[in-house]
Amino acid sequence: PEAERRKRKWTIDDFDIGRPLGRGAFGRVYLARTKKEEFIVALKVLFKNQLMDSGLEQNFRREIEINARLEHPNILRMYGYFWDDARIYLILEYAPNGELFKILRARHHFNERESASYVAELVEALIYCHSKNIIHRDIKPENLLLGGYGELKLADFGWSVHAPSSKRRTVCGTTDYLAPELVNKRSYDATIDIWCTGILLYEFLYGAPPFETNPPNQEETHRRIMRGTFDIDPRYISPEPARLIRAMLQTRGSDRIPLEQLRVEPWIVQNRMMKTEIRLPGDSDNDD
Ligand SMILES: Cc1nn(C)cc1-c1nc2c(-c3cnn(Cc4ccccc4)c3)c(Cl)cnc2[nH]1
Repeated sequence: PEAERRKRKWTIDDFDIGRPLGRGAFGRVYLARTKKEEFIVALKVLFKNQLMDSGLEQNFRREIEINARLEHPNILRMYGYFWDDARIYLILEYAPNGELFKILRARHHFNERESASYVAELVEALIYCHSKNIIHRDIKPENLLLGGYGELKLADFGWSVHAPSSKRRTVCGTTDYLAPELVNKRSYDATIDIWCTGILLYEFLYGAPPFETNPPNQEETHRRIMRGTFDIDPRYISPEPARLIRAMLQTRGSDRIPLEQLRVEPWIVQNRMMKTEIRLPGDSDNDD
């Protein structure tokens, strides 16, 4: 029960540790299982000294407080945390279907139904976050995992910056997702998450983000973001999603389509797949 879980003092001895699932700048994530309940989790291990040296300790503490309050089917749960002399451990929900961006890279781009489904699930997660006055502000494929039914799980790796890796074609991965208000260092509000959702929908359908430069050039990408001009290839992006992408990628935050409106847009409603737990006998594996 929740009360029991909250007051429980966890230690590393409560877990059997499995294979590494992934790693970030400050530590690794392991598959793990509680010895008592045999409950599968993802155990994120961060090194205190690295966290202190990075000066991100305050940021990290805030992330923990925020994540502990969030309970939503499209947000990766944090069940608890504990520490020892050298490390901090986060007990996170295990997402059995892994990192969404790896599937995106393998498939190059998603079809309209998959794209609309992931965007619909992300919008639900963001409406929930905004209802608790929480702005995610770091939405990008690397922060999206997939649950047991292929549903999207927004995971806030905000404090752990991935080492520049092959994951993104540009050197600093997040440049492509930067909203104008961040490029010119203005203050930002919840509409920043709408911008990133627009970038994500474009990347789902086309296979690359709209303001990307090849070879990667941060200044040029910033210029394109500030100009707000981008091409839409109709071979990949049909008129309906193109209209929604333009409505989300408005340079001024207040001009962007609200999430509550996006949620009921016909293209989203008609294309989204319901990833329910009930799978009827003889169901085909893919949802098409
Ligand atoms: C990878 C992978 N393959 N399959 C089949 C499942 C997974 C899976 N990974 C996770 C992961 C997971 C792993 N890495 N990362 C990225 C990371 C790691 C360390 C610091 C910062 C960021 C998250 C989690 Cl948290 C939670 N659940 C996960 N599930």
